[in-house]
Amino acid sequence: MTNLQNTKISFIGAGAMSEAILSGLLKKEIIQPDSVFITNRKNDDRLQEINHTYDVKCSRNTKEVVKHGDILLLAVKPKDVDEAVETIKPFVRKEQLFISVLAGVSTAYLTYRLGLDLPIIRAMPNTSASIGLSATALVPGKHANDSHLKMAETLFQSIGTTVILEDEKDIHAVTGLSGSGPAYIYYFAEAMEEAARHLGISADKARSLVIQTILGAASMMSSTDEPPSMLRKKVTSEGGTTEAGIKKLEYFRSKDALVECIKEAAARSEELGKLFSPMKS
Ligand SMILES: NC(=O)C1=CN([C@@H]2O[C@H](COP(=O)(O)OP(=O)(O)OC[C@H]3O[C@@H](n4cnc5c(N)ncnc54)[C@H](OP(=O)(O)O)[C@@H]3O)[C@@H](O)[C@H]2O)C=CC1
Ligand SMILES: O=C(O)[C@@H]1CCC=N1
Repeated sequence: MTNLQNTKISFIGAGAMSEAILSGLLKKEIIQPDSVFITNRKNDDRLQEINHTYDVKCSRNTKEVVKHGDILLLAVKPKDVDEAVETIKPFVRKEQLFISVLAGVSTAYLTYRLGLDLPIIRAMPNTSASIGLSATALVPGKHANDSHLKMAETLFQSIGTTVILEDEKDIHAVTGLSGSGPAYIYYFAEAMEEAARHLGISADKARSLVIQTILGAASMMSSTDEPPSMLRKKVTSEGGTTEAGIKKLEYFRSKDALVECIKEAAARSEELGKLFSPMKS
């Protein structure tokens, strides 16, 4: 497998996603702090915080940052993509591998904006990258070959699992499912904690029980071939407590709500994609 030990990475954007990827890579010692450069738009405090926490190089000198990287990892909000690409464009070289984690923004759009046929990999990770547990989907752009894809795969496999998509359009679904996914689980955890509060359980006890319950259920799913419906059945005694609880979820059509939630997030990704179409520019 490709080794990233001598690979230099430049992060364009120093927000939640850059930090999740960066901290995951450093924790696993996949890269060394001095091989990382990171920049943002204007938040000096944030750059200082990143520098103090991870001991990586931080700079607002775009030329210096962009020239440094064998890999350029773009992690700005989709609305900021044009400005960010315009700023880095003069210093980007064809030999660099460009990885974008932006929701909605296609490789064709980035190629068009960069005005350069450089290899681009579009990735959709999630914030669990920070603890090595991201679920990341990857799709190569037109000018990326197998070795570029392997390099991106190595990077993201070091901070979780990866799937390769054949069709870039499928990344919208993945964004709704696993890119945004951690937020749904946190929402669910919030509800469990709120219920515990109503039922008089102390906050710290509730937190501990909720975490272990989610962790245990996820681990069960990964350690058996049984589908979630079967695992659920094993928890549900006839006439028992789970059945009573699930009946309430069904009364509120909770499964439909979750299905619609994921579809809506995927639709939003598609909608963002239309805003960033090479045809429209
Ligand atoms: N958060 C998540 O769970 C996930 C996010 N993503 C994608 O990752 C991308 C980043 O999201 P996230 O990290 O949450 O966003 P944040 O708002 O946390 O961070 C955005 C960063 O981009 C910087 N930035 C903005 N404009 C420029 C510019 N012109 N040049 C350089 N840096 C710039 C900001 O700097 P400053 O603060 O100085 O303005 C900030 O550091 C998004 O496109 C999102 O779709 C993908 C998967 C999961
Ligand atoms: O909410 C968002 O738009 C980003 C993309 C996936 C997760 N967060």
